[in-house]
Amino acid sequence: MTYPGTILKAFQLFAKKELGQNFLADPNMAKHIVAVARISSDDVVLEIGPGLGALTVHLAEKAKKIYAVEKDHRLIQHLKNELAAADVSNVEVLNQDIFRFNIDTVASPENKLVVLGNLPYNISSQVLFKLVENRSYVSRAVLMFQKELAERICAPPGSRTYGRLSAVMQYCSTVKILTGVSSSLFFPKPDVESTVIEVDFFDRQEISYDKEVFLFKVIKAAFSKRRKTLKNSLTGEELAISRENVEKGLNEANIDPSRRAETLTVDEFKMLCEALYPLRAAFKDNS
Ligand SMILES: C[S@@+](CC[C@H](N)C(=O)[O-])C[C@H]1O[C@@H](n2cnc3c(N)ncnc32)[C@H](O)[C@@H]1O
Repeated sequence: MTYPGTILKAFQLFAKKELGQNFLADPNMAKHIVAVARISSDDVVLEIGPGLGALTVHLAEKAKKIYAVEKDHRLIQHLKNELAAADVSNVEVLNQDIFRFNIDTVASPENKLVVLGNLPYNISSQVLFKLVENRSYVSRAVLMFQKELAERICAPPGSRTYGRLSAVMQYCSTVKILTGVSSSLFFPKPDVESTVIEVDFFDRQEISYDKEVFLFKVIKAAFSKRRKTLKNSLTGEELAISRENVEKGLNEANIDPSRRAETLTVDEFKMLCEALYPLRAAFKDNS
């Protein structure tokens, strides 16, 4: 692997901040991340943002096939050169924005992908929501995030950092922290520390698609005013449910209306969703 700073300098490229371009510059850490990701020779991997190939070359040694989706066209030829130099032939480089990429073109519910990526910090949550939506095509994901975000995703109910993303992710997957990555291992060096987590999606889809959309709205509304009690945070425009019905739903779900969102387990959110679903006046999808 060529040191990222060397490639950037030689071709008079600059790292784009808006694309979160902090390249991993330590081959040992790249190997370690691929090792803790437990990639096997049966795995087809979707790598989001391969950049200059720091992870890709090591992934290629383990995986059956890799689709490497990179938005920045300036990097594509350099990435291909790095892969050729490492004698890699099982990587398909796709110059695309991950948000315009249709996962179902490279996977099916019978042939699910493993997703891996050192993600730009500014699109981390959006990528997670895209994966949740597409989880019938994704068995698990190994993703590098800003340390604080990774901790939030894995936080248990009742903790200070438990929030919307924790509840949504823990509803549909098992999440766990795999390893920390020091900011000194990147070029350019970011201001924050990083953490790699694993998201292991459940096979089962417990509730219907419509109810799941509603569940995510309930979670969003509950956390949008996290200091308020549930009877207050759930009443309003977002869910189109009257205060009277919110209280009725909370009672039916056996949840004290004066509790706050951060104390609710995922199972309690599910029970609340079941109780509120028939009580919504006019359910519109305006998420
Ligand atoms: C933090 S860098 C990681 C690069 C490389 N994986 C590494 O570890 O060195 C993030 C990469 O994601 C790419 N990227 C940013 N936004 C993207 C998007 N919407 N779709 C695909 N790639 C994107 C950036 O150009 C950059 O190469």
